Amino acid sequence: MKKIAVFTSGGDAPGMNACIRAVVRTAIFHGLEVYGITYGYDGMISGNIKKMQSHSVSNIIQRGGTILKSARSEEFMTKEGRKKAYEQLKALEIDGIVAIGGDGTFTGAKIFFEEFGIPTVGCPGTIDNDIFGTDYTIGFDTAVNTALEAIDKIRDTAAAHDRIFFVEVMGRDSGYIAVECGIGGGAEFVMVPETETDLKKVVKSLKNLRKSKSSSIIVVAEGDDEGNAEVIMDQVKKKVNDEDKEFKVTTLGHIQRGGNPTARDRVLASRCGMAAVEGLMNGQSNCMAGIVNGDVTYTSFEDCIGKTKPIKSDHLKLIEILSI
Ligand SMILES: Nc1ncnc2c1ncn2[C@@H]1O[C@H](COP(=O)(O)OP(=O)(O)O)[C@@H](O)[C@H]1O
Ligand SMILES: O=P(O)(O)OC[C@H]1O[C@](O)(COP(=O)(O)O)[C@@H](O)[C@@H]1O
Repeated sequence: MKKIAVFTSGGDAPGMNACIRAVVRTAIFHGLEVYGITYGYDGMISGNIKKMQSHSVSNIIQRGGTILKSARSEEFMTKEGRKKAYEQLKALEIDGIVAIGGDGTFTGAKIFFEEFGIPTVGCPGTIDNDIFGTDYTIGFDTAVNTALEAIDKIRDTAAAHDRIFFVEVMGRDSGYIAVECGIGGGAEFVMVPETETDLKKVVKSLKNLRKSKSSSIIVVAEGDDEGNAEVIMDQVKKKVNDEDKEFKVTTLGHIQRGGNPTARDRVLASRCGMAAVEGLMNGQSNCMAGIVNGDVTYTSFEDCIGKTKPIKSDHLKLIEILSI
């Protein structure tokens, strides 16, 4: 292996820069040339590819976003698009790829590897933490802490006015953020896409809680089966039917995807980035470098994409027990 390329794709997650830095510096440390592809698969197709040096990644470990930009590429979904991408990489004699992104990015990487055979290792970059083959994904810890800080602030005003707040956090298909900031923020309820939401139970509990608590926080993952926080709040409000109680919704949105990565995310990103490059050098391919039980592991893209990482039932139980 002589020349590798690295890119970020899909969304963006705090810590992606730390991961790029680790990839670039590990590659240079081992005597490889390293290229950065800007705008993900779109940049691969258009040849937006530049050689990187150690100083190209100076002063980025602490920054959110991604210096290589991120994109969703329609063209890469087509065989012709991927052929163009291959021609660009072939012209530069790239013989290894590090793909930083989520399951969509890995699906594209798997197909591309199977079609053109350039060894590829992924790093899990998504705030959603919904990737099999790693205990945590890059960006998750930062997103949870951002949401938690907001929940703490909401709690202050909720308590002062005796209000019931529905706080919507990100997670189109995943409730990890909701569960962790629900536990950390002392939420009364957490609603996630992975489990069926029982609104009758929520209404009943809210009515009971009125005796002991004057305010409540309900964390809703945006992809909950009963709808978003606004929809759920409307239904619950009608059924609780208490004129004296004020119901409010706060949607945290994209602030959860920005900001300086936490220490945990920087360390995770650095470890995955180094593991991806060293994995490629040792013959790993068509797989993702992750951390399971504290150790680096390589999990096939097929498993990363195909297998689910269920939310632990004891986490949900914890929320229920601690909210009485
Ligand atoms: N089935 C597929 N075939 C080829 N490319 C794909 C496929 N699925 C996803 N991709 C590529 O990966 C990109 C990122 O996927 P996306 O789901 O948006 O983000 P994430 O990696 O965060 O899950 C897509 O825009 C597309 O270019
Ligand atoms: O508005 P966008 O960019 O489509 O992103 C929204 C989505 O981003 C996510 O947070 C996932 O983002 P990442 O995979 O980039 O971390 C989803 O939970 C959410 O539905």
